[in-house]
Amino acid sequence: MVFFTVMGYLFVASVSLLCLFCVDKWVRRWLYSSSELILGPSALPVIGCAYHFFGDPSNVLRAIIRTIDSYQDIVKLWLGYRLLYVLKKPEYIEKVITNPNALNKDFFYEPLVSVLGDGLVTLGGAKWRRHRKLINPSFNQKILDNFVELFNERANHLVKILEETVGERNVPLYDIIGACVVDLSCQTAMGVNMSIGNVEKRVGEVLEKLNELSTERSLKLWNHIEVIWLLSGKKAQFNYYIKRLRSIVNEVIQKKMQDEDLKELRRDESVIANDGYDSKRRAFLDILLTQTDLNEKEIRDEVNTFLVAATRTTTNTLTAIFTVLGIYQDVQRKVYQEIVDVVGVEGEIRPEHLQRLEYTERVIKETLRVFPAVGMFSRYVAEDIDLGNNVKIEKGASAAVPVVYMHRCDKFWTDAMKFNPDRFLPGTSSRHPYTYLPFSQGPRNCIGGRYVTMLMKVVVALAIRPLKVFSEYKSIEEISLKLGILVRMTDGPKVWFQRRVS
Ligand code: HEM
Repeated sequence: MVFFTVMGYLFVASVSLLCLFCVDKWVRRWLYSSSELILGPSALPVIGCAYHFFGDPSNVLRAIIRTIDSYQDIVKLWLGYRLLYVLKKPEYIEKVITNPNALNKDFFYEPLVSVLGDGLVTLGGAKWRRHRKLINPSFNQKILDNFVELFNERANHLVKILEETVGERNVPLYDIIGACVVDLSCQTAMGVNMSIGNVEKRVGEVLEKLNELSTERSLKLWNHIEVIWLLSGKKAQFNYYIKRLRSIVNEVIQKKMQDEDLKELRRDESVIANDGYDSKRRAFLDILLTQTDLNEKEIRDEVNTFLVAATRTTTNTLTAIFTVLGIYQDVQRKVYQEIVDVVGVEGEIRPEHLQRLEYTERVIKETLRVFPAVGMFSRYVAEDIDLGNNVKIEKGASAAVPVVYMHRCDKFWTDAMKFNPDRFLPGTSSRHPYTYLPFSQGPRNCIGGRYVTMLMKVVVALAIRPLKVFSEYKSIEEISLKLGILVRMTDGPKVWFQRRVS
């Protein structure tokens, strides 16, 4: 009896799926017919090409790169009923990500919305434009220069922790740097001192878990089925960590609301009415909380977004920088020499030093090339986009930029897997600017790009002056990467520190 009931349900489910499939084929027939002109891996009904990318996250990344590599400038992927074009030609990438009809994010960002809320990363349309315009001034150079003192203070704190690891192998750098970066982001972008209550550790743990669970959901197709996600217990875990993240965000906002400077700013109507830059507006959170036209949820979602967007990306990149310095001792020697030449053997790093740390900046750029924290991003195409050469992306499709592929492709970079900071010497390359996209490009580029480059320079300079870093890896080719919401090393960083003897 039970057998016949189950078979009955299965039959009804299969027929419903088939009907949905046929209706979709008819309703979006223009998408199906025009996409036939572009090549891509074979797609099965219902699941599309997803079966090419099953496995653990490091295999998935390898499979994606292999697949993309075997096609020409644009690759068609059917993911379930969704159509995604992967762009490999920098000219195509430029046309799409600067196009006003491709400014909104696509289905890949759905799991992210539950983590970030409706903040700058996930918002689209007029709302995104309004928030971006509002937040942009808080990342101007004058404000960033004011942060350098705090960068020094917190980086010195990090150096002390790293000094305590001397003698240990396999230092847990992701955790140590992660805590320092959360602390720094709260103090600078948010203008809140959160070092009490262990916030850094709590945020680190929560973000790690959310990243793991979001990756599980995005990459394993069966987890998209709500009932499977629920029964596996993962949905409950996901909701638990989201709740914890929300409570940390509330703590940050509460703490900020007690800030006397902020209370003064909120009382001062002239400052609120003034659109221009005011020196009292130190942090982006000051601006958000003095805006009368943002409601409580909008503010909470932006704080959430910044806490997530600013921290894991920076942690992964700084960890990668220390790892490459550990592998390439000659590069580390040059970084050390530059710091001593520009800043001296001791003393703080000031804003004017930062511009002169040119080699260190090239090392950061080259690290972001081989280890881009954001391995891929994508957009929803709201109107047809003509890419030239008879190639068109139809409205309703998505377009993805495979950053990690572009950055490691021999077609664009001589000896792509060789770590060579001098590729970024001015005037040495004629490559298309859209082959290098660690912070994306165009109107939806990373708002924190300049901020984080300054921060990373201070951290690297202050750590490399008293300490030498070493790595078990012999080359970057040995380091396997895994794909999640962000890209990170599968088992790295395998580094340790020694005190520098002058
Ligand atoms: C090394 C560190 C970082 C990297 C590699 C990075 C990379 C990126 C990339 C590639 C995007 C575009 C994502 C997309 O289109 O989906 C982005 C967007 C964004 N990033 Fe970053 N980011 C970093 C640090 C930061 C920091 C420190 C902040 C804040 C202080 C930040 C805030 C944002 C925001 C708000 C957006 C969305 C911008 C918009 O759509 O208007 N990021 N980032």
